[in-house]
Amino acid sequence: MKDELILETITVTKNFFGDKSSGVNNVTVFIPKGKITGIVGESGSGKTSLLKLLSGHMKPDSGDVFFHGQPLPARTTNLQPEHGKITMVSQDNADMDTAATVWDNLGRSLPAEDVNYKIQKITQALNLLGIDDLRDQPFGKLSGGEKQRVTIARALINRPEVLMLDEPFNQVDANYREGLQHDIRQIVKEWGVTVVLVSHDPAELLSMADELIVIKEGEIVEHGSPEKLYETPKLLYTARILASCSEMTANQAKTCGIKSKRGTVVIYAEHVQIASSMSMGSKWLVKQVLYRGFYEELIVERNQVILRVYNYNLRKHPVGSKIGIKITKFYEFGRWLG
Ligand SMILES: Nc1ncnc2c1ncn2[C@@H]1O[C@H](COP(=O)(O)OP(=O)(O)OP(=O)(O)O)[C@@H](O)[C@H]1O
Repeated sequence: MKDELILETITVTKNFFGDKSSGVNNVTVFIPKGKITGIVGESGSGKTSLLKLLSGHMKPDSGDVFFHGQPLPARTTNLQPEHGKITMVSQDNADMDTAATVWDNLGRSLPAEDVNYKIQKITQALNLLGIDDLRDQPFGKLSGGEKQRVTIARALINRPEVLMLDEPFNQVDANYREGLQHDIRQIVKEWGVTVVLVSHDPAELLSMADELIVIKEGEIVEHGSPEKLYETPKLLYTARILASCSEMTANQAKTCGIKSKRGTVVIYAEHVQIASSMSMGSKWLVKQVLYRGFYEELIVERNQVILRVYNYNLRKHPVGSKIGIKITKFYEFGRWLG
């Protein structure tokens, strides 16, 4: 069954300097209702611009944005009813009053007249994000993670249909981040709210998103499920963004025992196995050991070819030692595709 669409852009262009060097170009995207769509791309590729176009915060130079199949007016004119159905959370929390309490900040987007309704809505939002204990704290005194919870609670207080999240977990430490990600997934499931998520963190996008849109220099270059894009990326650009990988020319790949006729060979770190005996595989020099907690990421070298390898036998392969490796899978990309 086809997904019902809630938002779409049809050949939308927004250029900041009158040429294609910035902004977004000719972008057509479809946002399915009740799902999490992630937007991924390198810095400056146009992710935030696309989010602003989708939410009506920016007016396109050309092309159309549709919400439930109807043209979405830009917010540069008067606010329209549909604007309340699309809320956006940016990383800076700029529109929060730092001196006011969490309770008062949450109450701002609610009508003042109906006190009981207001109390009910604020209480509901506090419970939803698990921040009831913060209700009397001044917003400015909260930690980065707590601030993000309050900002998201406020964005959800009027039950929007679409929640746009621009790098929402940037300031949040790893433990807190997982809890917040889990809560957002729960809200999506229970409320059927649609989320559009911009993030730099591939792990976050892979675990949270139902669909991913890959943007490069203002153009959509690939889209699909996280599994599809991670496991069978069409573009070198996508593999680079989503995976911890090593990149080499076809000629260099011979050092890894790979025969390739294409321009570039890419090997994900998890597709390199450390051979149990030195007689197996080649002899690679361990140049760096990056400690990652329960595993290490080894940077190994042979004939000036660099490979990233995951090692779960901690401290077994120190810098300067040699290991044998076996490559279980690799990707080939033509030069013109990257
Ligand atoms: N208001 C603006 N005026 C001029 N140029 C802008 C404006 N907003 C964005 N740009 C430019 O448009 C391009 C895309 O910016 P955008 O913020 O959308 O990228 P991004 O992918 O979100 O980047 P990042 O990951 O670094 O946040 C960049 O070159 C940026 O400098």
